[in-house]
Amino acid sequence: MVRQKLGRPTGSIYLALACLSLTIHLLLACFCLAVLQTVYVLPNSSSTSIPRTDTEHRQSVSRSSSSDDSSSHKLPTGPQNDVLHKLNADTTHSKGKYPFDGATEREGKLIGAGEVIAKAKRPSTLGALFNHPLYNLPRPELHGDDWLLRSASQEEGYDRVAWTSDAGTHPPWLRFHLGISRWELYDRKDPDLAQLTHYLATQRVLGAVQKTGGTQLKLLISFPNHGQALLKPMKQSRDAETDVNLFYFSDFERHNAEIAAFHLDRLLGFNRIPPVVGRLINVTAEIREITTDRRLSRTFFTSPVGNVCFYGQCEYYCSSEHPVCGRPHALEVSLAAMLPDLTLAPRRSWRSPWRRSYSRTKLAQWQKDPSYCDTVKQTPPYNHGTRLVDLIDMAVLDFLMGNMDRHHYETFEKFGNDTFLLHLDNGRGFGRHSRDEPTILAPLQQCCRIRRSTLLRLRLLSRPGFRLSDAMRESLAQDPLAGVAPLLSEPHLSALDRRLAAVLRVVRTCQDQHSDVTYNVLEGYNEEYDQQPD
Ligand SMILES: Nc1ncnc2c1ncn2[C@@H]1O[C@H](COP(=O)(O)OP(=O)(O)OP(=O)(O)O)[C@@H](O)[C@H]1O
Ligand SMILES: [Mn+2]
Repeated sequence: MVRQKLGRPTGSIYLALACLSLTIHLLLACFCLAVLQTVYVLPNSSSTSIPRTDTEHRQSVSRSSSSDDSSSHKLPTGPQNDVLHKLNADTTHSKGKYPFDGATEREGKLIGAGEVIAKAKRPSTLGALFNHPLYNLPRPELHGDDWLLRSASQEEGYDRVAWTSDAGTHPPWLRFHLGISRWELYDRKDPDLAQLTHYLATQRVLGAVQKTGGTQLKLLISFPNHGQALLKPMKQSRDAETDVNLFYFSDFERHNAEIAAFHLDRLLGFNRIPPVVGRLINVTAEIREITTDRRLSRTFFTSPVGNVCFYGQCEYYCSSEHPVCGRPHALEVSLAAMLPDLTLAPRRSWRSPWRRSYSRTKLAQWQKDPSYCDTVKQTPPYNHGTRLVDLIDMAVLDFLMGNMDRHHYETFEKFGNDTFLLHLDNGRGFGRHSRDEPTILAPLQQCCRIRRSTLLRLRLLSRPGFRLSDAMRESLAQDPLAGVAPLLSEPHLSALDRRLAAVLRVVRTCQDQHSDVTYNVLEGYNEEYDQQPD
């Protein structure tokens, strides 16, 4: 009846309006579908994200390349504050038993998004690198006593339970321990590794106490199934450069340096740093409310702006002037997988021959004597086997990340002198990107020796398509904290390329003067790699 009263022109207008409204609804529906699809793809990639196997990696590339990345572009890297704020809001209002779990999951989606974009845009440098023969050299044959715990486990504590491959009796941390061999801490291709980092990044925190030993604040975190991790908190903004007037021994430790060092060491093919993963924790629910450590809980306070802070008790920077603060509860930390307990796998600590003086005025012997290495070369254990070139590998790693704090290194006692060196404690790396510290390379410069496989990998990493900065960017994007902000800023990544070139220059200078620069451990690769240009 209403319609009959309407004139023809008014009817057309209504028809047009109806069509328009229908079109808008259709468009809206399409948009919602697209968004939903993006969200549902992400958890998949995030759940396996933190270092994954090469196969998984490739699968994820193909999965992601088919998705339209123009809409997902906006997802991942909102300002850090926003993400933290959101997470905190979720945390504080959640009544669940483990209020942060949900937030961590959402965080995971953000990480996934970061990865999807990175991979859809360019071919994977990391994939190319890890597929290269130099990263797939035949492993030396391992016998019973080349495993840290396997033969020991017959008599010792690890074998008390009847092991199965069931995750309940064989949690990821235990499989990591059982995989430690004479020559490396883990096999990069072992899928257990991804499970270990996933475990550290997601398991419920059961305990948090201060870890003694060392000079700066760190916590020992425990998880279900007896897993443990060494926690280092974020103390300063990611991009803060170390004050030029601070001595290396006064520098803060950085949580992102611990994470980045693990990735760098893996990219160099060393596999000598225990897996480290980043995580956003809730300082209230996951430290303050569960800790049994009175010395720690006593140091909690609420800052003037309402953030929850603590400082613990230790030698350096454990005071209310140097608090570790959540925003208001969320705190970025690094979690390193713990090595087997010292009672099961005792370690030996070695003073580095190139240790700095740790004095504001004194120079160490190696800084005064250019032929210092001649003495070292004749001194056990450096006069035999791979110890000297292993030390030089460590110097290269430290130079690349600018770590001047390598006063000691450790080895597993069981393996005697024929074993790899553990690269523990990397918190003082990546402090400065604008300067390189040539003295860190002193072992290489003074000894003019380098493991051949190391040199070949370094050369590879300086080639387009394999570039170190690209591989690092991609590798670090797999860490959960990459969803908050990149773990290393671009200036730090370019510093890696610049320093790599500097290492290769030092080697070239050595080769101009000496004939026995490369140390050839029978590592089973082709002569053809020697032909690579520098
Ligand atoms: N992943 C790990 N598993 C087991 N023990 C570890 C691990 N990382 C470090 N440690 C042990 O804890 C000690 C202290 O750790 P770390 O060196 O990182 O702390 P720090 O405060 O920087 O020490 P320092 O002040 O001596 O440099 C190390 O010497 C090492 O023996
Ligand atoms: Mn340290």
